Amino acid sequence: MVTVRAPATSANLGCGFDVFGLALERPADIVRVERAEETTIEVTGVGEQYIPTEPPKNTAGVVAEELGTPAHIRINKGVRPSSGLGSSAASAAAAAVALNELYDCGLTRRELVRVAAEGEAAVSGEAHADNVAPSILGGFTMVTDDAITQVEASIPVVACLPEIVVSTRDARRVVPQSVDIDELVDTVGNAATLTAGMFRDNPELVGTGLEDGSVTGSRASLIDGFDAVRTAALDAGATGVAVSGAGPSVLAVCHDDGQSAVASAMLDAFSDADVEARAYPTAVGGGATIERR
Ligand SMILES: Nc1ncnc2c1ncn2[C@@H]1O[C@H](COP(=O)(O)OP(=O)(O)OP(=O)(O)O)[C@@H](O)[C@H]1O
Ligand SMILES: N[C@@H](CCO)C(=O)O
Repeated sequence: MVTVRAPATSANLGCGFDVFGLALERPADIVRVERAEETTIEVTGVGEQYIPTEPPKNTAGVVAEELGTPAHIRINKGVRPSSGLGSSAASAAAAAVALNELYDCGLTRRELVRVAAEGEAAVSGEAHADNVAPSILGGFTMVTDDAITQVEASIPVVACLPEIVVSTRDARRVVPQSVDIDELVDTVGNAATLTAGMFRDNPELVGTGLEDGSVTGSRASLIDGFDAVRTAALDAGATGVAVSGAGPSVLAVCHDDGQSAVASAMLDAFSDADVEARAYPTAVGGGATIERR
């Protein structure tokens, strides 16, 4: 039996649509795997009622099929499904690391990213790896068709999760299919600024780079109260704010020790918009860890 903890993640970071992602110290999924003749899945925890247990429909089950490693898989969800915090990816990442260990497959962490992305494909229709990469590798990651680049980073953040459900499938439908050259120039500038900030552990640069005029606007329209929450976070000292992944979570980058004030301001602003929410004051963290073998 192998038990693995894989963290929640925040993809896109405004300007880095389908490329950037970061691992959060919390929340996380815990996945326990035992060898079996055929794959079966049990799910407990946050939002368990919304998660299919048929292996081909569950990201962890798809990973077991991809690796050829049948197992009894117990998923304890700490990351709410359809949260924008990489819920489906956390289970896929944890299952990939756990099954690789259980069956001594010998795959590297980077190879496991590609396997876990197939689990994501089963639920969102596309094998994008911007959540599974940070969940497996930790830190800040950049994923393209040709390369996965990882940077260790130490940046305080708040992830604020409203009681709204936005599925990745639906949120991909509202993304504009083209951008003009001015937007492209801004996006490249912001992406470079954000990346430099991650290398330097500089929340000002990271927050500035979160700006995005292409995807964020259309996604924000799916989140009641987004503009007020963004303004409240900035007023409370956040250096930048973005939709986390496909939403509805909102990610704010903070200065050291700035998370409490920013978290309170975001919760108050959601409450003023009649939206219940919870906040995770956290930071960029490590990747999946084997807890027990
Ligand atoms: N093990 C799993 N954990 C969570 N969701 C799963 C799992 N397997 C399948 N799903 C399905 O995936 C969907 C949630 O994935 P989705 O990508 O929409 O949300 P998310 O992972 O929280 O968001 P994002 O990718 O934007 O950060 C739900 O429909 C859920 O039923
Ligand atoms: N890059 C993806 C992340 C969500 O899974 C998107 O925004 O659709």
